[in-house]
Amino acid sequence: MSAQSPVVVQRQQSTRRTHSRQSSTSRAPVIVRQGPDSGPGQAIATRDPDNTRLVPGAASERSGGHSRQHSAAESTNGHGSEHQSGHHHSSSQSQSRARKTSIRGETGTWILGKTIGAGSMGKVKLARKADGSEQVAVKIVPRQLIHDRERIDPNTGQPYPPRHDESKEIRTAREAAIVTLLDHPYICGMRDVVKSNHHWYMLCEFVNGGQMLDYIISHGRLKEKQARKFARQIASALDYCHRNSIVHRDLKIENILISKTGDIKIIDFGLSNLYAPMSHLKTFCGSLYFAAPELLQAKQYIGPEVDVWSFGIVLYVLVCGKVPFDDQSMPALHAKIKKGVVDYPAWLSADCKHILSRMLVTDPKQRATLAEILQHPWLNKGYSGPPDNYLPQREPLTTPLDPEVVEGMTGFDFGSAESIMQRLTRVVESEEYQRAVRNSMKDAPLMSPGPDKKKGFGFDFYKRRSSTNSRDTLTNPSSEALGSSATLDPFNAYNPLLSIYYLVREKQARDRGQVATGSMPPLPASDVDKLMRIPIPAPPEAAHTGVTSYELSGEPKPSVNRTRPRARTHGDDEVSEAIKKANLPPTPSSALPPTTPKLDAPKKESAATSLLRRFSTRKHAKPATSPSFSVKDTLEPTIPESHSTRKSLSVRRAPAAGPSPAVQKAKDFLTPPSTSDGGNNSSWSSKLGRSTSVSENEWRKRYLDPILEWSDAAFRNAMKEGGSTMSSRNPTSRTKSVGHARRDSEQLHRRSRVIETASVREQPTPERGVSPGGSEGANTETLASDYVKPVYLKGLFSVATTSTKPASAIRADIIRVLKQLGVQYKEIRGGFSCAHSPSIDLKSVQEPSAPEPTNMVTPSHRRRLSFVGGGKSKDSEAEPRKSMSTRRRAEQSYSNSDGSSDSVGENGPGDSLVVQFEIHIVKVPLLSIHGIQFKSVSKNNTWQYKSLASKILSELKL
Ligand SMILES: Nc1ncnc2c1ncn2[C@@H]1O[C@H](COP(=O)(O)OP(=O)(O)OP(=O)(O)O)[C@@H](O)[C@H]1O
Repeated sequence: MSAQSPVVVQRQQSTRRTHSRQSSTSRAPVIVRQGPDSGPGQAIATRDPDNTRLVPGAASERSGGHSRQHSAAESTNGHGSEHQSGHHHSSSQSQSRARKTSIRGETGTWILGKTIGAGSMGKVKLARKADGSEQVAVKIVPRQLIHDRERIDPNTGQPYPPRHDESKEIRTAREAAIVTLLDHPYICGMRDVVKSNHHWYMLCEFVNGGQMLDYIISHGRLKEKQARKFARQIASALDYCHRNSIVHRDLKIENILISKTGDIKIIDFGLSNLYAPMSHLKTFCGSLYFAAPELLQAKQYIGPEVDVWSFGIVLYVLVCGKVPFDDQSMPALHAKIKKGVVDYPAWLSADCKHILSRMLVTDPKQRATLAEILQHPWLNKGYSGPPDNYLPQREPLTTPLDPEVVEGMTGFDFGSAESIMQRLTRVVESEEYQRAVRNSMKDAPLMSPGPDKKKGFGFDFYKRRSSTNSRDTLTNPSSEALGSSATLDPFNAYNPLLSIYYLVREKQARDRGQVATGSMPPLPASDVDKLMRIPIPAPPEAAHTGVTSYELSGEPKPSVNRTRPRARTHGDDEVSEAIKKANLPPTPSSALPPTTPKLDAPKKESAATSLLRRFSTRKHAKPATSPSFSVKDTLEPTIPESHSTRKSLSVRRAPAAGPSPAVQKAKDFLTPPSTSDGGNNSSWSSKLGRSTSVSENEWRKRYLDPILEWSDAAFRNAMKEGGSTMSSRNPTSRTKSVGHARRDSEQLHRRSRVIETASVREQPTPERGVSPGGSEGANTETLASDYVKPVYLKGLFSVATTSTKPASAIRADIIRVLKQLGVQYKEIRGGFSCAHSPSIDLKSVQEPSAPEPTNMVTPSHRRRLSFVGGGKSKDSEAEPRKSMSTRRRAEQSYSNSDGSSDSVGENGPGDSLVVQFEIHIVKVPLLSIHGIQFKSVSKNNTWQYKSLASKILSELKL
């Protein structure tokens, strides 16, 4: 990455609290370097600087198994390090909370800067190389310790010491390993990976143009021409991934960033996996809004087809400014997705409707393949052909295979290099592969490789495999294109082993400077080897029986020999099925994870947090016996599934104390082990958050479990039974808005911090004070701060929405953020009434005509995102003329000081994108802390509401 001038970071998200979530089982290449955080009780200030010294080669030595990797993790001679500033901390918790100022990897020392984002895995910070030559985004993933005090070591009679959350480790490692191999202009590249005792640091290409989501929320839909540009880039990136046997599985608008050049960059491969065309994946993960219907029905899938559906949702959002399936009720949303009835606004061109209608097909067999999409007239309008997938030229593999490349594949847990070599050789020499090669060559035109193409066989295999591949016809359904041996392409997704072989080989060539790299500078050659060489643990069952058995998350088995994580999914099954074609043997038993990583000192907590924790004791995850999934895996080692609970924010209703079974059911439903997403109307309707990415266990909890069939009535009954005051029986209460936005990612961790408050009587709070930033609301400034409601009902609070700040300060913060985000607001008793509309065509609005509340404060500016080429140019396509729609009239009262509008046109009559909601500042009884609550007023636009509320909450940094 080239050096960049300082970038104005538009947002920072609150990351003061440790993120935590339970993720799931998977095996993936585990990362390169580890840094020696000071151990428990070590004072950072006195830490020997040698502790942070890099010791080249250590990572590459960790090839014997996962346990060795962890041993190395405890070593003080790791490869990476994190430097901490601040005061002496006597506990690891304090240390992990201490501000890290720099990290050191083999790519150099990186000075950490401001936080630029946060997700369920952790926060993302800006970092600059010490010599100022480069700037990167660093995804910092805390390494969560699991304290399982119920597991007693029979030898000592004591509970086992805490261990790192293996599944999260593996998911992080997988993301790093996969992304490190990828080289595509529209996929955010990985620069380096450093692992310390407490954190992973993934140094990524810094994408500084903002998030696509922000743009859509702020400005509304795009012109089709602009959307086409992005769609082509998404299609290109997906094509590249799919042809490399990689399925993203979490494609959503939030995971698309805009680069400074106005191109997209896809991020977050945390849920990606390898797939094989003849096999099925079973893990159900991703974000509900963007999830294919077959995922909701727990059907198996090959892989690419779920990305195509998500792509369709993304494209719909781009051209419509909203999601196609939205509802305040989760069951209703669930049903809408499965039904798949899409409303296509009148302003969409016929071609655009058609491409969307081919992607948003509920039957995956009938859904368009990516090949069809790539050739669709809409996608190619104004272009000479389908988008390039940037796949390097590849020739058929022949034996003998390159041992150096094979050595580099060991990190993917395909087994030892020897084993990989044997299996790959078997595949390459198989009649099936040879036939596929012959078929491919038969169809390929003889031509000379271009100057930038690697010389191969004299055939342009690249072209042969390009998006215009004649075999990938428009009529090929996914099942044919991907599930039939007759259509297997020896170069594209033929087998994950082959794909990884190609990718590693290409990566090594890039690192040697033999091939032009994409956007990222190469990792040191040694890194690639190391990255690829660290094996992932295999399930013991696979090692011994050839049968891979994974259970869903649930009760830990009281077995001292349990070395793999409590799998949340049966992901290994997936790829074990997926790569059966390669005839691979089971994973060796040597690749097993450790059971007893270093014990961290107890965490220190603030008084409030401590109280939160005390209040929360009954909110632990309910034990559950997890079903296990078994598949025969006699041929292949497995590539694990990653599973994670991924959600940003949610607002929760308050269950009551003393629950009957029904009430407890509701509570469990509202407080699942790692999510607060409800499955009923009530909870879902008040949920906040960006599109939530979840893994299988989450899917089951949220979308597949019978409990999700609970109706609103059942929920209400449960609440009534529990004596909650939160019901419509008390119209003065804010029962409908009671919910507390919280980061999804933090839910598991914070579940233990949930407050269940006793009913208290409502009383005004004698808060006083005018926030420094509240001048514009001076006439009403006392309203929010003077009337701070205590929580008068049994409530659930998370630290994500609570703060020790005085109400006046919270009020000032809210005003600041609302202005910053261009949200129109007025102060009401105890909070704010807000309205937000995409800034569509504001210039054309002459005079406000719609009546607005007199004290509505107009934001002084709209935040503008860097969006090169974004919409101001004249689109050659005919956009519908603007009419005075309902929404438009509503928008006329919105002003925009800079008058800018990068977006286009408006939506059709009656298709309002205005989001109305309230924010309330509440006082948490018994504690001297305040919280904020969101309440959706609009009945529609749930997705926009969640996204906006999520944004506000993150900006508030409570
Ligand atoms: N390379 C990058 N450049 C700039 N900002 C980034 C980059 N990567 C991530 N971000 C910011 O950080 C946020 C979180 O990143 P990311 O989605 O990778 O985290 P996550 O924990 O995997 O999120 P999720 O909750 O979706 O799992 C992004 O939404 C984005 O705003």
